Amino acid sequence: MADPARATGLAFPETAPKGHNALPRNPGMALDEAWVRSVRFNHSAGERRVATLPGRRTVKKDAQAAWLLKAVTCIDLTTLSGDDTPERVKRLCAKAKSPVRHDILEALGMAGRPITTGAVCVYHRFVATAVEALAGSGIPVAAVSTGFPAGLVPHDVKLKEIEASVRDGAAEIDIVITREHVLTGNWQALYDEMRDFRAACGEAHVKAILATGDLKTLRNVVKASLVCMMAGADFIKTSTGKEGVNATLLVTLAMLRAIRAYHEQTGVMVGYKPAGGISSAKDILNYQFLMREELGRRWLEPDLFRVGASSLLADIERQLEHHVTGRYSAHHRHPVG
Ligand SMILES: O=C[C@H](O)COP(=O)(O)O
Repeated sequence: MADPARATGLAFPETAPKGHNALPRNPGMALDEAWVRSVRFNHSAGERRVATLPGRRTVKKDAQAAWLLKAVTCIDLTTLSGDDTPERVKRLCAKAKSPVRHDILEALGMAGRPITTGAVCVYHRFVATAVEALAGSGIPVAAVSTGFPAGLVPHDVKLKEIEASVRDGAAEIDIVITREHVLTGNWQALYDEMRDFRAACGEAHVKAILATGDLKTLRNVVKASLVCMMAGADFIKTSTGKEGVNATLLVTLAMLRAIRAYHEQTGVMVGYKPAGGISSAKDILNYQFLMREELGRRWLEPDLFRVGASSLLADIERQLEHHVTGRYSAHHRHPVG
């Protein structure tokens, strides 16, 4: 089987992850309301752009296996359920450390490479459990915070929650914004809130969850993306996974255009995390292609691209198994968590 790296030009890690995102933080900038108010998003052109993507961009065989393996390294392996337990979180962490079976990696010429997921993502209650279970692996723990998923607890409680997760060892904090600020066009309030969240995170990298399914228009999505980046978000993330509509390719296009505009203006690279409902290998390939086309190859690395998903890994492993053995196995043979 061809070397996946050579087949695609994708880079794979030689050494274990470092336990934290080594990319320089986004320092943010002053709120530029004129810029925010001036943004537009052409909905129908955007729809046309993403509609043609699946047909235009397919990769086959070795190249597809390489792209899927790359996707594994970008997964924030997630459990965010009311019935989560320490045992479930420990199982998830074991899967994060060894996301693809050894025989599959061997057949792909990747045995011995430290292939892990990008992070494990849990509620605050399970941060310490995950940190302990992942000790020595270098895999960061991400905590969802600020009254996830609705974000309607008092502001000072949100800041305390972030601080508690950082104290327990979370290296990444996924905050939720107050949707009301976007729906009422109160950009100063959104900026101030995000600034406070970033400060409470200390050294932990902060991902801003916009809950795009709640924001009514794609123009609002672009505006909220810009304001969060101006306030220092290191990543912008689509969804909690709990809104009526979660990640889509169209909303991704809108957010990637905002990341591109912010990069052109400031030189700062902000990461992107689609989340919610991404469960098939075919889906994630489309997100990767859109990332590459809109932002370039550099944005395919786990320090700039994560996908928040609870069941995607099982399908990727199934597709990789099919690639190396020619057979599909049942989903239940690839349990996650
Ligand atoms: O941030 C991650 C999402 O909550 C995961 O959503 P999912 O369970 O639909 O994959």
